[in-house]
Amino acid sequence: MTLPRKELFHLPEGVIYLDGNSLGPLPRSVAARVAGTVTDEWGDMLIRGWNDAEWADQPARVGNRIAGLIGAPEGSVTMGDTLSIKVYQALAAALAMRPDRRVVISDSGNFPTDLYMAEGLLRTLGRGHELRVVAPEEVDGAIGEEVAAVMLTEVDYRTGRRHDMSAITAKAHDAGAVMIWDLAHSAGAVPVDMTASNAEFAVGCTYKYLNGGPGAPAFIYVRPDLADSAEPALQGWFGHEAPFAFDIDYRPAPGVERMRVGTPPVIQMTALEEALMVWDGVDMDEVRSAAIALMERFITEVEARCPSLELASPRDPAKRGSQVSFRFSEGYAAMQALIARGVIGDFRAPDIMRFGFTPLYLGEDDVLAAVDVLADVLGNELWRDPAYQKRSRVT
Ligand SMILES: Cc1ncc(COP(=O)(O)O)c(C=O)c1O
Ligand SMILES: Nc1c(O)cccc1C(=O)C[C@H](N)C(=O)O
Repeated sequence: MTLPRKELFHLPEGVIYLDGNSLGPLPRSVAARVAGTVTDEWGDMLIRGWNDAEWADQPARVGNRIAGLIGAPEGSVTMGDTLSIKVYQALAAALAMRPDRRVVISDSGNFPTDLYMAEGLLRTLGRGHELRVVAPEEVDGAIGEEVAAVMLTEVDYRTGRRHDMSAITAKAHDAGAVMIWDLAHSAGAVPVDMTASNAEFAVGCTYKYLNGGPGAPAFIYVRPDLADSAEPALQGWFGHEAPFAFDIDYRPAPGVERMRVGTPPVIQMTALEEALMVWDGVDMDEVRSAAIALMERFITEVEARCPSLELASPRDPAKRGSQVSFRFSEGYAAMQALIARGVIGDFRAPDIMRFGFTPLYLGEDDVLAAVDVLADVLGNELWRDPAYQKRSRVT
């Protein structure tokens, strides 16, 4: 039994943290490791840190750790930039693989930035591409012979609904399309097997279930048989075969490293590298079954004690990621009332109260204590306090 690992995390006294699906908490060892990088490496090594502290190899090294968590082989994942950029790169490379096709399929459950990036890319290409955004349940029927790429987020950020990765990838491939998965809400949350899925590309962020901290670098996976031919649209020097040859001609690096763009964020990457230590020896299947047990308990208790909430997530845990969402018309104020009492979840417009379940640091006691507070907030209509109506800039 490897779970839970609560002692590895800094969790403020009196807080029950149910928002690790948006920003993971701080693993305790990160602060000292980052401080060491700042003073011993940046401070003392100065420019020599690129070689002596191996900063230049960090994206590949950290990529290998992520690969282990998403069922991908060594050397198939690299790190850097934000997820929005990685979405752009994956889609651009996918479209270059299908030059005669013009349609991209995505769904309305996708996170908006993925759709925005796709729209911008298609406009820039100026070759008449069309982004077709269908309802999540209509994706299967929308994949036809005209489709160049299918680009989906496996787990819906609002409802937690989970696509069938293997089935949709197989459908895309039957139609001759390239498959791109956004694993933002999957990596570290559910078992993922990139190799078995056979998808060409995957991307994801590391500040949610992987606890890399706000602004942590994103990852990109390219299927190994394609990594030497995928065409990077953002031809940055760190994706060059020989960045320090300073050639004026661009030659992509071999393998997935060509998907790097510019200078890696060393301090943030170090925070992530250290944060990934909490996964040492952890079995994702064990994490998954513990998360399901917590979610099932939460749903049962909430439905029994909070009749004004309506389950927005799939009831079948197999069709859900690691979060549970409930609809409530006053969900924003109710969430503020919860947060004021130390139970931190979040709210997504128009009426979704989201709760993330991460068994590395959450147990059944936390779930039951959180439901006590939720029942109090709803049963006694504590959310009516005007202080809870004021909207923050970031929710
Ligand atoms: C599916 C998905 N894609 C992209 C993003 C954000 O991308 P970025 O890291 O570029 O802000 C998020 C969450 O922030 C997300 O949930
Ligand atoms: N990336 C975020 C940010 O910079 C600020 C606030 C929230 C986020 C998030 O990650 C939101 C998240 N993707 C979501 O599922 O809503």
